[in-house]
Amino acid sequence: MSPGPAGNTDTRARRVNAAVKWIRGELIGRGTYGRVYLALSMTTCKSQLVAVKQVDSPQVIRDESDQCQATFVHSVERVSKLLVDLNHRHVVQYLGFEESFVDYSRVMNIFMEYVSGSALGYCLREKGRFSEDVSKFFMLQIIRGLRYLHSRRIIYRNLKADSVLLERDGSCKLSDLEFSTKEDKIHKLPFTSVQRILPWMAPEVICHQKEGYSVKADIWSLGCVLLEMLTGKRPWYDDELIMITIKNKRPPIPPDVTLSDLAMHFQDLFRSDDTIHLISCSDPDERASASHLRRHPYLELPDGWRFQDFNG
Ligand SMILES: Nc1ncnc2c1ncn2[C@@H]1O[C@H](COP(=O)(O)OP(=O)(O)OP(=O)(O)O)[C@@H](O)[C@H]1O
Repeated sequence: MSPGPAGNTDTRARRVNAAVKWIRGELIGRGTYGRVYLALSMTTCKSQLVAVKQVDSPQVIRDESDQCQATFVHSVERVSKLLVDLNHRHVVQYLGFEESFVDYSRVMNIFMEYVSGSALGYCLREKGRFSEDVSKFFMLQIIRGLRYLHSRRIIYRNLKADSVLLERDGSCKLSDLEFSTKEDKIHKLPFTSVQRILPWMAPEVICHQKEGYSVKADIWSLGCVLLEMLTGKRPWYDDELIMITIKNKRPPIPPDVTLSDLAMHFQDLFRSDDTIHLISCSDPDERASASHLRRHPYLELPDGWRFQDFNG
């Protein structure tokens, strides 16, 4: 690995699976598949704070959880080259991948740019729903990150408020990209990950995995994230996960939340006449693209607006 500063444009300098000198620091987060640590990475000329996701890589498959873990590691290996080549200010910079042994167990280390704030999902749980302007501010950045991935024909497949990391100044980065795939190489997601992201998944991903799906699947999840920000609740807030799999329609708005006309228009949540198809249209071909949504008047912020806090 050759970390280099975030935003370094020489992507060829970052090598996958190269030997890395680094010191592990405090645990900063836990996900379904691994633990995330702050770390100091040292190259010959400088040291740099990075985040390292450590994922156990089982050598023997004893049960379903080992199976899922092994599938995840396999999927990371498959996309590692794709991820280190990404370079965008709204996408977490992947710096390298390396295997090591911790207490005789094989571990996959995923080196990333360190993002100093919290996950958007965490902020929602802590502060409650965001104001419309704050939601638009985050939405715009998420769309820019998505537009970059989609321009490279990469489907993110993991967009939810918990996967968006915030810097302290409010700038957002898409993270947890290990399930991404090229549009033409769709692989089935491991079962545990499907369960975890089911409420954000587009109907065509839930129902038609074999027939394939496109970057438009992320647009559906984008609509779900906007809904999360505006309502403070996960999509399908009232439903058991199993119920979601049989619904081929858009998630409901909680009765105690009123959205502005433009927000409803943007989400196309209440339309039944099928004249506008923006985010949550169940036909992916008719769903808007990230570039199209970027120009929607709903996302315009008042002149001089600046991010100060989550309700401002
Ligand atoms: N690059 C990073 N910089 C700073 N903190 C990070 C970084 N990546 C992850 N974290 C922290 O670690 C936590 C766990 O991240 P991880 O990507 O493993 O899982 P997740 O997205 O929260 O959950 P899941 O894997 O279940 O989808 C995040 O919520 C965040 O707090």
